[in-house]
Amino acid sequence: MESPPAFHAEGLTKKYGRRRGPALRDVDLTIPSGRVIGLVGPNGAGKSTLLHLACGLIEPTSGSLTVLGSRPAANASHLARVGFVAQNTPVYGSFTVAEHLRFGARMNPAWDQALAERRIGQVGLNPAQKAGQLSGGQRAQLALTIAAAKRPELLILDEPAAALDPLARRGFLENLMEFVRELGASAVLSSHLLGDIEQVCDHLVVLCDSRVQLAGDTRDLLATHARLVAPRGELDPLPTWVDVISTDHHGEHSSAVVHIGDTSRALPHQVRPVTLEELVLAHMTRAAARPAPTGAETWGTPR
Ligand SMILES: Nc1ncnc2c1ncn2[C@@H]1O[C@H](COP(=O)(O)OP(=O)(O)OP(=O)(O)O)[C@@H](O)[C@H]1O
Repeated sequence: MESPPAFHAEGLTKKYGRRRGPALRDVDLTIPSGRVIGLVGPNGAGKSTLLHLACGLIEPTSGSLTVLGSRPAANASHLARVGFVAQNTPVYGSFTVAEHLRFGARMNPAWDQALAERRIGQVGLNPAQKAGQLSGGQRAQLALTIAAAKRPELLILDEPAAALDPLARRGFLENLMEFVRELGASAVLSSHLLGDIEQVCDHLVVLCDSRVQLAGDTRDLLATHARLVAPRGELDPLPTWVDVISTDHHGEHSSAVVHIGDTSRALPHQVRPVTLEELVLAHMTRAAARPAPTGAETWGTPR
């Protein structure tokens, strides 16, 4: 039997107060299981809100959401299927590392003590050290270990590597990939670090201004976008099957990041592949230039 999507939202809306605009607005989004999903977008776009809804920490204002086929945090067994590492990687300051593991073991039926101890050893954490004395990076490692030792089917990580130095970040991401492989899990990772997303994610969601701007398989998205380069001011007119996402002008040249509706046809101008960073920045630029939203929309393909 085919496994349910890791995440499925229809018309998902979250408002934090009656006077504020929605933090998420009518989001339709399906993410298949078994993927590592990068969630990116500007500050305040709604990324943490989406992840908190997925963990069941907050309730939607309207619309529906299932995670691994069930309502988030519907019951204890569903809670055990999802591991969450919050943005500031909270730990109990007065608990030692070993006490965190004992607590994790008591709270989680599928707890894998061997995995937890092996990982604590690998990252050089002292089991007797109080968590309050750990550095930001060490706390992130402890939080990831606890989330993974639950042996979840879905790992949700909200900017987990933000506090890590570049070397520690690389190690953290490698560990994350190892966990995902070892557990056969899906993972959602929110980050402003596009290099990290590029390194580990095979699926991308760009959230801007409370809405999904772009979502899909990273390779497909890269294959259906391109950068066109032309002498300054000579990009227009482009065929109708080319959707211009953003343009810029440097010195003698104009260039445009475009979505290609028909990849079998030849493109005008000089064509270059886009990088993940160019793709994300182009869609964020387009969203920032767009007037404030008014109604319900559906997403899944570039718009
Ligand atoms: N608990 C809350 N109460 C009221 N408003 C909130 C709350 N949490 C988030 N918001 C608002 O919801 C919007 C989306 O916030 P959210 O934290 O989801 O964004 P984000 O994309 O994770 O941002 P960042 O990249 O800065 O972490 C923001 O306007 C924020 O002010």
